[in-house]
Amino acid sequence: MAYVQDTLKLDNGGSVFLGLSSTSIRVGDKLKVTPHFRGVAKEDFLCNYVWNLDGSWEKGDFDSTIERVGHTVPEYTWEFVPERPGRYRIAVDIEDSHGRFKGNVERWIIVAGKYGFLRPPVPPADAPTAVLADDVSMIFNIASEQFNSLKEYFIAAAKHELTFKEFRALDHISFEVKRGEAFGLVGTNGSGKSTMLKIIAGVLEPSAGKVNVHGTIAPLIELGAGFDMELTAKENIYLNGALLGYRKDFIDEHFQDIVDFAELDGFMDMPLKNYSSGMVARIAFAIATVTEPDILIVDETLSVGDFLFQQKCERRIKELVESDNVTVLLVSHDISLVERICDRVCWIEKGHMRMIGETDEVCEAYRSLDQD
Ligand SMILES: Nc1ncnc2c1ncn2[C@@H]1O[C@H](COP(=O)(O)OP(=O)(O)OP(=O)(O)O)[C@@H](O)[C@H]1O
Repeated sequence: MAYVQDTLKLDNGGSVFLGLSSTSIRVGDKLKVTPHFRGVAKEDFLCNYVWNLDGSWEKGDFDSTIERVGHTVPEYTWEFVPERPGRYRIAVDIEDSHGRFKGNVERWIIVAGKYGFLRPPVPPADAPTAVLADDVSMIFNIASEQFNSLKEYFIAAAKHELTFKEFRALDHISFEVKRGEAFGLVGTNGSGKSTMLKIIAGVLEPSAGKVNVHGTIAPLIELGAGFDMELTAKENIYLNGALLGYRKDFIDEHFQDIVDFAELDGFMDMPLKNYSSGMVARIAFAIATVTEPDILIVDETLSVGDFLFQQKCERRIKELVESDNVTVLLVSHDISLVERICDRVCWIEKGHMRMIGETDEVCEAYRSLDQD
């Protein structure tokens, strides 16, 4: 690994060199930091730091004075193993015995995710809009009484005895998602996330407000949506592909890619009703991402896949996000997945917009919900 050096000249004529084993590593990799000192006065102290660009200290013992250093200074090599992707400042400060800052040397490093992925910067404010949700509300009418059979229901309907109560699943939700952005929706069970995604996908019509969508959508919303369980997997690939707007010759051409990605060779002539939920998710994800849709919507569908397939899907989603062309809307209860993938996050709670902003900030607030 190439060593990158940086130098600080101290006013007493001494100098500090900061050597890093790399300026770009992945989460979990070790970064070796080697400060070299010359002519640092006896009473000087050395402090080393790792500072995350988002303003928080990374966990570790680095924010303390580690040793009094003498005139002939040995080398202090220490290691930093980042837990989160991001941009980090690796710094060494020199202070005198009164804690007065004498100078420092620092370097920036980029820490990519486990799969070599760094969340791309949030698109600029003037980037084109992919999805605009404007004051969206959704009201469901729920029957006030419970009916034990369809017959009872129709009798009540014929007698005009059906009464409904309104349930507001979404209450005046507004947000804008830029093209190329990875946007997450979080919230506790029943908060309205899937309802929001369904409105964006055009599956549901909002009761009030409107949603503008620019581009083609590949919605992975409900497991089995767009599939006919009686048909074979092969027939379903053609059916679902057609629903996503792919021509038959396009599917012919990409059929094997879909089967390979889903790793379901040998199961293509089996009716989908005999598939496990994870197998259905595999097929659905493989079809939706065989090309680059303008907007990929991923609800919890992936959670039924095994961990290997989840990792594979995550890699594919990241490739799409990195391409800068695909807008990803992700709903997940796996907050670390949201943190790894999304640029911005909207937290919806009981139908209300609780918070919207940068991923780390919103996820941290959401995580602290259990302390409320
Ligand atoms: N078709 C419907 N008719 C009546 N109520 C509905 C309907 N669809 C959703 N709801 C209600 O709207 C609320 C929001 O549901 P939604 O599925 O959007 O929540 P969610 O945040 O995705 O939840 P989860 O995290 O559990 O998947 C829930 O209380 C749900 O019961």
